[in-house]
Amino acid sequence: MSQQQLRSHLLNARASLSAAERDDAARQVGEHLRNLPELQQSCTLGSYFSVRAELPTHAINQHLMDAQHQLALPILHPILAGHLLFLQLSETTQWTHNKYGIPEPELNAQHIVPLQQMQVLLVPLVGFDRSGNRMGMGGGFYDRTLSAWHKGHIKNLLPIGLALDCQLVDELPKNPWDVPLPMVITPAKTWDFRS
Ligand SMILES: Nc1nc2c(c(=O)[nH]1)N(C=O)[C@@H](CNc1ccc(C(=O)N[C@@H](CCC(=O)O)C(=O)O)cc1)CN2
Ligand SMILES: Nc1ncnc2c1ncn2[C@@H]1O[C@H](COP(=O)(O)OP(=O)(O)OP(=O)(O)O)[C@@H](O)[C@H]1O
Repeated sequence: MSQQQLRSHLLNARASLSAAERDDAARQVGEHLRNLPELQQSCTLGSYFSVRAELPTHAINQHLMDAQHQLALPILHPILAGHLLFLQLSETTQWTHNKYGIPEPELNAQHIVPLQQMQVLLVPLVGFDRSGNRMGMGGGFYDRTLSAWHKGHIKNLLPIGLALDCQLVDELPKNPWDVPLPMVITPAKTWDFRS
């Protein structure tokens, strides 16, 4: 199966769940997340605004903010194509849509949160395998975002993929630019690939 075929196979698997099943999955993922040692004190997290058949992040994000964590969401970089910026959320956040139809905070330079200031980055994915390899939407956004972390330049950051259990495959094809995730949380379990 080509990478593109595998991606559409996984997208179909994800889309076959009902909205209720997805919400239930998000509740379980949220619970695993809240039990993480890294989240026992207030910290700064990068998250994302889920769309379409992704594991819903709305309730998870709300819970994290209610627990006094600082939350930043990605926007497509206005100058550096293929890169993301993360913007801190507040009560006064103004919203817009990016070219993929994904809601994002309006650009405000004062709200930019560099990865160096985050303890946790929640990462969307289309598929992951038993070694933590990740397949995304195909834009390379998170591979670019995580490349400095991968090189060891951002020591205090823990990237965590969020997924449905049907997004697990035995083995993903690996590209040279792919950044494997140290952790993925699904309803069934917290996959820790660090040890
Ligand atoms: N919720 C969420 N936000 C995210 C991501 C994500 O995977 N999920 N991204 C993760 O990287 C980035 C956006 N990446 C994306 C890449 C491709 C498509 C997409 O729908 N592509 C269409 C082609 C659309 C077009 O070219 O205009 C497709 O593949 O059919 C969507 C998002 C940043 N924000
Ligand atoms: N660090 C990087 N520097 C330059 N180009 C990159 C980098 N990472 C990925 N790319 C480019 O991005 C493209 C898409 O990569 P890939 O299909 O692995 O994306 P993905 O991980 O599935 O998507 P996303 O991270 O956006 O969810 C590739 O053509 C690759 O050349």
